[in-house]
Amino acid sequence: MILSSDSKGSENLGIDERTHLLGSIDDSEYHVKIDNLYGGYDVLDPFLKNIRMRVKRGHIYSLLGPSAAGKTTILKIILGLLRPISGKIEVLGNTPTIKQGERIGYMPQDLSLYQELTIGQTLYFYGKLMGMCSSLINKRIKVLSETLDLPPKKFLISNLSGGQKRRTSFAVAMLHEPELLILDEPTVGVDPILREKIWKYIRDLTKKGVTIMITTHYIEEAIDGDSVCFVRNGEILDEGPPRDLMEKYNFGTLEKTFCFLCQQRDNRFKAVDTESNSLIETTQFEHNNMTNGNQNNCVLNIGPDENNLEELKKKDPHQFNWTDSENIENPRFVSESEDKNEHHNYNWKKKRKKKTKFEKAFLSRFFTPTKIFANSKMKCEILLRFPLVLFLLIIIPGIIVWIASTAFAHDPYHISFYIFNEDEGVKTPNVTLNVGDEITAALKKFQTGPSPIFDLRNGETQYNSLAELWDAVRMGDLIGYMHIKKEFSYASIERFTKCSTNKTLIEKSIADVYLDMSNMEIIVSIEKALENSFVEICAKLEQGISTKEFLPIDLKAVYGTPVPSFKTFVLPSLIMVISFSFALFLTSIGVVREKILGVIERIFVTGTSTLDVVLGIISTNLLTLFLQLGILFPIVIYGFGVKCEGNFVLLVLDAVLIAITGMSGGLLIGFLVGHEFEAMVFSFCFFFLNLSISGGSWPNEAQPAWLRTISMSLPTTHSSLLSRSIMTFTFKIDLNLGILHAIRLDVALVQEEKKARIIF
Ligand SMILES: Nc1ncnc2c1ncn2[C@@H]1O[C@H](COP(=O)(O)OP(=O)(O)OP(=O)(O)O)[C@@H](O)[C@H]1O
Repeated sequence: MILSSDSKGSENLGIDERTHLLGSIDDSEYHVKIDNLYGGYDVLDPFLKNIRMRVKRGHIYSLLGPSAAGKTTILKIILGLLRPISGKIEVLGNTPTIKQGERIGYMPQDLSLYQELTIGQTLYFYGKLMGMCSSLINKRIKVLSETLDLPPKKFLISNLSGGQKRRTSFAVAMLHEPELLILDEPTVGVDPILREKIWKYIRDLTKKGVTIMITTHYIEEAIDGDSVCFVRNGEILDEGPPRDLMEKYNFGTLEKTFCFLCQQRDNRFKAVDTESNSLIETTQFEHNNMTNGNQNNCVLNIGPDENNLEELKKKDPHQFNWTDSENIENPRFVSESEDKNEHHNYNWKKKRKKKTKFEKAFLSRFFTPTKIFANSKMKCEILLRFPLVLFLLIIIPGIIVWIASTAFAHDPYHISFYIFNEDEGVKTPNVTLNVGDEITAALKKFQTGPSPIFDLRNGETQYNSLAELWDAVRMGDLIGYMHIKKEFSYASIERFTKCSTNKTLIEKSIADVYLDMSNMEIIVSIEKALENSFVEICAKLEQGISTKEFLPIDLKAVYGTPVPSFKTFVLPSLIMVISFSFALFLTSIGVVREKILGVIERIFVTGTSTLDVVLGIISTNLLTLFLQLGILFPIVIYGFGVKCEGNFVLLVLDAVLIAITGMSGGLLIGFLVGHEFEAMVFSFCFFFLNLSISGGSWPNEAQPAWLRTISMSLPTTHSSLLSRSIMTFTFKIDLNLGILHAIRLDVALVQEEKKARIIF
């Protein structure tokens, strides 16, 4: 049964009887008062024109009108979701803002429910947003489940029937026993039995002093309301008790009354078109009732023509300055309703939870911890609904980094290379030497990775001429080959021991290397290997040739290791790009989804601030991030030996900050786009942009100036540089002493050595 026990029979009560039950309701006591209101989505062309409305406390006020009449727009202004362009409005004694959300219940036209939550989780979430304590929420869930005949609370919203979903949405609006209940077409698409149940329930609520504003397409159901307001094309045609209106225009049904008012309105427009475009504020019209022959003189209050809005503003500027901050803070209507609520048998002031010290404090004006926690908990519950997705979400960054670490772990090896050695060597009583063979042997075993860099094909395939080798490189069988000439040993010894400058001799001491230069990274590795092998041979030969003479450069590491690895360059950056991109992707998709479901507006109506929602998103995403980092860092540091030489806490902080930046980007994308697909495309674009130009895969120094400017404006570029510095710097910074410590060291070094500087 829908009706609660004390509500039986209340649906049969008339307005006066209900008013009596409520106690002393003064006629001047209105929960909603609107005068001369202009509003809509276009500031220059307001859709709502000259709206005047009086909604009495404890009454049912029905807004009637065809589709796109402006009913929802009026409700949004009352809820504080939309600012009026001009005019006066007072809701529950105050200028409407979403901060009044705890006193207002709102059931949007769309269901606006998270499909992945259960009924219980949904009601608990909204209860927390409305400042209720857990025990009270549970009590109310029990009462509402019985009253509204809801399925068990563990049922998922997505598994409910259309009617059950609508009743759940209704329960959310009713959960905190609001003073003003705003229902936007609660009966649309609902079967007649459920429609009757909803009306019975709301009639019962008015007995407790709850004011109901309801919009509907079904004109005849509004006959049960206390007041009805006909809306069309953003204007109010007339308002009043339904039976009074029918009597006033002498029609037997509300439908006929509404049609008549619409006809009169259209006729007035025609008259304006043909006669003049002058301002018409009040139109007197005569209605000759054809059915009974009565003649009634009716006054239809019609607002100013929208074209004359500017003219009106000039005439009466005070009427249009509602957007001034002064007026927003001090509404023109003096609130009486607060005190008068005391007379009700439904005392909302006592029901309101007392504010904690924190809530009274300055910061609480911006955010409320319980609301942040509720938002975060709700998001975690949704994530837990998809365990596989959650699992993948946590381990995928780890897998990407693991694959990347494996791929970048070593320099290239097993490069197909051939040594065409024609060196005849030198044979003297003192020395027997073939430098060509020495080079071949050195290159064969030279390695910086798990295997020798060169896969020397000399043993497998025999190439008999330089022409054959040239063709082999062109056909892709070899990456390259080296030609060591006949007198290489002799020429080399002559050149280096006797410092000969003979041109022919120098030419003979040079080994020509032919390479497929299309693969730049491999070429760099080959060059490095050849260079190192030659240095090694020279040191070994003990022919009086020192390493320095052969290669007069000696590289020493200030930061990093003497043999640099690509993984130390790419992995820190990859971690930051992943942290940024995942946060961006998850946040943007989440926000767009909430927008599409319509839950964002519903959340705001509960008085939840934007900061509460944003901090809820950030805290949930940070939780996911920490789980991701918990897998990712051990893989990089322990699995692949990329040591963090600097302060690890700073490294984590860097990842957290870049993730928060990603979330901010995600919020921006989420608010700008209207579809999940768009959010996905934007997120992917950002991911690839960051991956390619943030200096992670190739140094920023290689970019042209214009691209470097773009790159330097990307947050991931700075984060990548910082993470690489932290991981390779031997300089350790104590987080507690922080920058002070760094400055002190810097000053000390500059003073003592006059040249060393540590720039952090
Ligand atoms: N977000 C929006 N941005 C711009 N215009 C809008 C927006 N929402 C509604 N409108 C326009 O405002 C006008 C009034 O719409 P509103 O939703 O108030 O009508 P309604 O009477 O509630 O209709 P329905 O009964 O079909 O829900 C329509 O012309 C609509 O196109």
